[in-house]
Amino acid sequence: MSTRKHTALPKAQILIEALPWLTRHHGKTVVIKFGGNAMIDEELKAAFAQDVVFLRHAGLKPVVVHGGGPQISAQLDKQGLVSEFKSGLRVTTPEAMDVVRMVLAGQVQRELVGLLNQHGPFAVGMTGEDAQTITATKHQPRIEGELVDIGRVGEITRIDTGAIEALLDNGRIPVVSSIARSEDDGHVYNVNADTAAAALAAALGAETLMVLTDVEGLYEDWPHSDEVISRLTAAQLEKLLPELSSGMVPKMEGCLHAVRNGVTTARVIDGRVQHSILLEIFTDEGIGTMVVPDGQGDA
Ligand SMILES: Nc1ncnc2c1ncn2[C@@H]1O[C@H](COP(=O)(O)OP(=O)(O)O)[C@@H](O)[C@H]1O
Ligand SMILES: CC(=O)N[C@@H](CCC(=O)OP(=O)(O)O)C(=O)O
Repeated sequence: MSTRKHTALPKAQILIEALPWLTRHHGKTVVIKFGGNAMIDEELKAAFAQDVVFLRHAGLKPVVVHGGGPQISAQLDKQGLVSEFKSGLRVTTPEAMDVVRMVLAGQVQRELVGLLNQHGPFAVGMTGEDAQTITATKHQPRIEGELVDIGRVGEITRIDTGAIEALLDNGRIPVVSSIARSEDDGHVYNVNADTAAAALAAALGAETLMVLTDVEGLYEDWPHSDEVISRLTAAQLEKLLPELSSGMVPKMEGCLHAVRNGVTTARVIDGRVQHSILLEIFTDEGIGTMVVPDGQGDA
């Protein structure tokens, strides 16, 4: 004879807690930016892939945009090429651009596609060059009033969502590298992955933009305190932007762009926490920083 204790109840409660969230997010597009700094170890990457496939099975439409900043820096270093950032963007010479493209499209994207496809025939890798998904022009930032040449860094001018939408309609998970082609000069440009993810989320009319990074969220008084801002409106974020420093600038500018262009919420969450995507989407207690459009109450 065998007996069974009622240990299943807490597990069932977790599933029941997810029910309203499953209903709410069903059929919705979620753009997930997986930062290079959050890809710390194999276990985390495998958990990331499980979460994304879980979303797909739960009826959401996940789109992955990946980074790879540290991986690019390591490869440039190996090849004896200098790597410098200005205004949070990599100064990208034509030789460095070849490395950026090889690392993002040939290594990081391939690895993520492989991990996702361990669960079924879901992931299809592409770069912004494919089907003119991301078109860019040369970006020339103004630093202390002067226009500065930072090489092959792209500013997005147009997004064509056709290829991504076709993949989503086909039940696939697009995995996008942040590389764009310019229609002005035909060159290939390096686009910050946060910026690319935000632009895609807005163009796709995504419900959520989720940015996975290597901190708990946006710290209020970084680096002096680790108090995370849990929720802020677009207007509150806009006020805060000039005070932010490099890593967070493209992320928070991206979140602002997204919620000002139809995305319901943009979140910055800790990619070092296993299954942070599921915790954020399907449980009552969200983690990290959530940015909401104006008119949704003060934080
Ligand atoms: N206010 C802030 N709150 C949190 N992190 C910040 C803040 N300002 C700057 N940072 C830095 O931004 C980094 C995240 O950006 P980045 O290094 O570009 O990551 P990713 O590879 O995920 O895009 C953090 O590790 C932290 O060092
Ligand atoms: C123009 C620019 O800076 N592009 C980035 C693209 C990769 C990226 O954004 O990766 P993370 O999200 O991991 O930082 C770079 O070359 O590092």
